[in-house]
Amino acid sequence: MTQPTIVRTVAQMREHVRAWKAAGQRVALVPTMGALHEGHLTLIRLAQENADRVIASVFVNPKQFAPHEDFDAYPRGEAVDAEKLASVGCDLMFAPNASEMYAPGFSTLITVSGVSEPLEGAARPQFFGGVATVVAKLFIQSQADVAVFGEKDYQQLQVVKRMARDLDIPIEIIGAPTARAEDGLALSSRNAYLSAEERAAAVALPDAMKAAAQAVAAGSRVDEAEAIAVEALKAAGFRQVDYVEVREASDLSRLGPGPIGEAEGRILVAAWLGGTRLIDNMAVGQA
Ligand SMILES: Nc1ncnc2c1ncn2[C@@H]1O[C@H](COP(=O)(O)OP(=O)(O)OP(=O)(O)O)[C@@H](O)[C@H]1O
Ligand SMILES: CC(C)(CO)[C@@H](O)C(=O)[O-]
Ligand code: BAL
Repeated sequence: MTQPTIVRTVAQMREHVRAWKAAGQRVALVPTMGALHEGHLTLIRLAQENADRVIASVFVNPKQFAPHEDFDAYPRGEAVDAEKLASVGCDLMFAPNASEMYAPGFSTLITVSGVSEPLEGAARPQFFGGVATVVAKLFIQSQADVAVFGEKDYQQLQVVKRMARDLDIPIEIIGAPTARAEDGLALSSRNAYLSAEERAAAVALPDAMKAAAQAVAAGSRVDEAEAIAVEALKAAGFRQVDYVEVREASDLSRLGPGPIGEAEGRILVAAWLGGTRLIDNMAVGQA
């Protein structure tokens, strides 16, 4: 099993990329915050299908966490991450420290209006500014031809697509389907925070989304379907529901409260089980 080369500076990463491109190779980037799981590995495999070389970045980005959030507690484990990347043949792991990413006096913030404002943007006002800024930097630093993001963070995927388009960054963005545990829970680094009891209850999240999606497909009003999911989450022990909303799939604009009609929808959910905030989403439409 070949270990991926680990580099910590932009200059080192660019040396590799320059050599690959000189050899006519297409380069993919998979941005992550580490604590890698099978969901991340599906992104690497999809990147390999779309490029000759794959870089995984591992960086817990302080700028996307508000001061009260879990930056310090966020799971970290570089050696295990490197082994997992090796197991799927990832070529390069870019693991910069914070000072490599944010030089003293760093003062730029990328704001993507519209698609970043509702849902996660409303619940975590600092989040998408931090994500758009670090992802733009990673795109420019790596000069990758293609980048892969998970649909598990569906709004993030739409924000990144809009940012790259608006800033004319020459990169193709590919969305990867959500990898799930056998019971349907989306794989997520933050699942590590769940106690055994909470983990058992967490399956209510995908189940509630499925019940709402089925109601919409059967012709129920969108607002009634959302209410079904909220009730199911509360009944399963979720202590707070930040949002359950059925939105238009590509720009996340609001859909009317009535039946979904011809629209292509997406149900998006964020809810707290004890101290853990879980998010998930799935496609919703008329049957
Ligand atoms: N279950 C999954 N299926 C597909 N992609 C995923 C999955 N989980 C994470 N990803 C994707 O991996 C990339 C890196 O995500 P990140 O490192 O934040 O992992 P995470 O599991 O989403 O962590 P968190 O618990 O912080 O949400 C993102 O593009 C994210 O959408
Ligand atoms: C895209 C990302 C790596 C930016 O820090 C992060 O938001 C994530 O892991 O989804
Ligand atoms: N997976 C999204 C990164 C975050 O929640 O900070």
